[in-house]
Amino acid sequence: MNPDPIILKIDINDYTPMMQQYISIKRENLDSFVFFRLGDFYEMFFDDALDASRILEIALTGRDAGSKDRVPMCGVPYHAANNYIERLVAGGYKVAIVEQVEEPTAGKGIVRREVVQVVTPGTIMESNGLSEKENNYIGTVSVYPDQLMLGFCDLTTGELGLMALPLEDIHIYNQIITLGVRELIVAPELLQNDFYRRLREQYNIVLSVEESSEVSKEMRAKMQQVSDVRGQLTLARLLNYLERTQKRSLEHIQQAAIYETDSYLQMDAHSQAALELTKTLRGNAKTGSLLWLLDQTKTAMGGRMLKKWLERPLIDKAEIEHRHDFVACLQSEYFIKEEIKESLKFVYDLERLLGRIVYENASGKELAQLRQSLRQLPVIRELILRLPYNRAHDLANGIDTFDELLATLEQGIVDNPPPGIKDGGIIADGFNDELDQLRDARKNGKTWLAELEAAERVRTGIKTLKIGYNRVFGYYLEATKAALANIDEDLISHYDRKQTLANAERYITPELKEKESLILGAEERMSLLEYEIFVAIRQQVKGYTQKLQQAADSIATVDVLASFATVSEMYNYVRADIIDGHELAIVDGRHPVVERVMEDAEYVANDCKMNNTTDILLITGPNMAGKSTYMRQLADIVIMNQIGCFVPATKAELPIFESIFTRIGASDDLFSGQSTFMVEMMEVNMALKHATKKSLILFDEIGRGTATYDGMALAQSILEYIHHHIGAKTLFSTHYHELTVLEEQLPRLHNVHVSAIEENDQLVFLHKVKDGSVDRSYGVHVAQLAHLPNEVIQRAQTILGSLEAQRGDSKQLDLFAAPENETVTVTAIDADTQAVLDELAGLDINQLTPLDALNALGSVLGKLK
Ligand SMILES: Nc1ncnc2c1ncn2[C@@H]1O[C@H](COP(=O)(O)OP(=O)(O)OP(=O)(O)O)[C@@H](O)[C@H]1O
Repeated sequence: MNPDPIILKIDINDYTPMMQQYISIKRENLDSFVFFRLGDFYEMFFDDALDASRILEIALTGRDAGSKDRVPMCGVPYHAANNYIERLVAGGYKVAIVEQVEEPTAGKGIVRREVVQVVTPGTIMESNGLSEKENNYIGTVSVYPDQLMLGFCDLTTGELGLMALPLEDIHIYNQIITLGVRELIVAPELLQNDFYRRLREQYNIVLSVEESSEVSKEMRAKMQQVSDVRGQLTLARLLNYLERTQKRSLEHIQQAAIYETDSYLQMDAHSQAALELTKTLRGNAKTGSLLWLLDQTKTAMGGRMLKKWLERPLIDKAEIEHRHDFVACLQSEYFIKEEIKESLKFVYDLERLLGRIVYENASGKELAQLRQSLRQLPVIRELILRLPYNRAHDLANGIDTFDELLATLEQGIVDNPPPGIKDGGIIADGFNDELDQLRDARKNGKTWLAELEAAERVRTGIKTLKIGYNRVFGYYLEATKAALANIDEDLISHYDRKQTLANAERYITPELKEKESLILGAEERMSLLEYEIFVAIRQQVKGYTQKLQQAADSIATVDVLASFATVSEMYNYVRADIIDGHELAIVDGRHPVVERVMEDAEYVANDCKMNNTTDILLITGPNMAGKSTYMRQLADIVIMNQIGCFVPATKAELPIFESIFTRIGASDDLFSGQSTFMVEMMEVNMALKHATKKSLILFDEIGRGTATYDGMALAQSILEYIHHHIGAKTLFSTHYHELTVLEEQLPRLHNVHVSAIEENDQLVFLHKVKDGSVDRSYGVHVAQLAHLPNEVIQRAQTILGSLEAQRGDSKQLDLFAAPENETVTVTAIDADTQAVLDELAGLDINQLTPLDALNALGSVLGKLK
């Protein structure tokens, strides 16, 4: 919004009292569009009018407001405001809604108006922009000398969370980006801080200021599990902002959950992006991601939970195995699983429904959806109890049956309630005696009117005589002038003429008016009463908030696990054996997404075996052979296993990994303003600093972004460092074939290669991972496949030929003859020299006379010449 707004420069005394009221409110809400309610419109003035008319493409007009010039103005109709609010909020703006908060009284001056709610990107409750399978988080960060704290909340579902993180910026960026926080609450003094500026500029995160961390008693109660004062202060700022902007009941906000980041498999945002866990790298879409593949969930809650599980895989063996057990049970009981899935289809988004009901934003439609969902709960509960699962009771107990609430909703709400809440028609017949009586009265009144109309037609002989209604006269009798001209006036002498139209006359009679007041009185009382009953039912639902949230959580869990069982069945996944220690053995592993999206070719399954004598696999192979796919495949298998799913292989034994570090493909620019190579090195640094024996490291062609010698030197020293100091399971792909000699020096490093063969001068990719290494990358062949001009290809082939001739047979450059003081030296030795050395080593000098020794020396020296 305009950093130098007109609203601050004008003299408030120049304006009418109403505009003065607007100006004062706007000055208090400079960061929001102020929607100022006047009659049936929300009006905007000054800067807001100029900006909003442009953004929303609505007409800019002006209004006399006491000053010399007209004030710029634009407005949106009250009944269509939601659409405009959503559009502004989707664009990252905030909207402060100002309503009249008292009834106008004669002679008291202008009515009081106040902000009744501020709608912001992180607090919007209902919008087309809210994805049903994603959370909408608002967060806040506190910085302490030894750690950072992140508090976050999804107002639509009531989730509240707290995380303590190490002090480095990167951790908090990772979390904020992984969670997808849309709005961050910042203490005023930090607003200009670089950290926040980058979040705003690079990730479109909206920043909002909150000065106070005082919270109400109601909100304090949400922090019972948070013993740490810093955590309390962090959440307090967030909750205070929510209360201050929403100004209504936030009872549905749940007890704060504390997330210990080291209780989950740790992955930074870059790794999650590179592995395409929840969205693809290109296109940023869900389709094509692992989430997309695994998502066979039937409910929105399940969809959101699956996404969270993928972002936070487990590291506790028992917990993972419980999930596996459940998936196995569902697989063995196919029909129960299918019945569960069928029932889940009828369960609406309980978390968000409840949020809207508690927030008083819900209509009869939401209550009907709640009813529909509650009908399914006992069914799902029973189905779970029929499963041979050792924790079936615990899971089923999470799903209460809500008999009383369901009875109220069954009896109280009509089948298809209308969208509005004040126009009646929501409450079913037979639920409330008074309402039934009023409905009868109205019905009788209407029957009476119909009878009167029929009787008067007969009595007067005017066949077209009819009873009508308008807001000014109420009910009236209407006859055309032509018809009236033909009858005896006495017949209508007791009619009282109310209105003359061009062709007709309208009349009222005392008895018509009497019935009218009965009918209208009943209607007015009825809509009031219906609203009261609606509010009472809503209140009753609120009483079940916690239990419903718990049920939602259990339903979501069942939904995700049923989804795992389904995909595991569809795509032939197997349950991995989780083993203690660090060995892994995957037989016929596949990349879950690549194998699904391949159109005409068959995916080639590959083993991956890394026992205690293998920490590092150094992967060589031609371009396009499938090196990156093989690396990603392992990460996907590890993650799928640790979220509780089965894995794409025919057999798998896996340890539990506590963290995954990847450097694959182009990086998301978390470290802004740095070159690609610099970012690569920073990411390598993160891995080398934080990885442990229980980590998985995937390094794809590290070092390629700089001069060949620098790149190779770095690659070797990084491999040595991982080998000597970390011991993490590591896949390292490279086109520096010189590195493969490291296998001789580093006992826990093994060479593998992805094979390809040359047939008739054509390269055929076999995609099969085999032991040993290759010494060619076939880059020129791949360039040919990409249809580079023939001239370029031929010239490249010539140059390649001459370079290879210069290099000779050796895979290795002198570079690798590292100086003596290095921990590892890999010396360049060609085949002839090696043969000589072997011959020398084969001599037994204890058995040789001095002459024999001299002869032998002479012979090997001869070979060297
Ligand atoms: N196991 C496999 N079975 C079948 N096709 C595969 C397999 N692995 C990879 N592919 C196919 O080969 C393509 C290239 O794979 P990938 O990107 O992993 O190659 P790469 O060796 O890393 O190449 P580069 O060295 O050029 O980066 C993939 O897009 C996929 O279509």
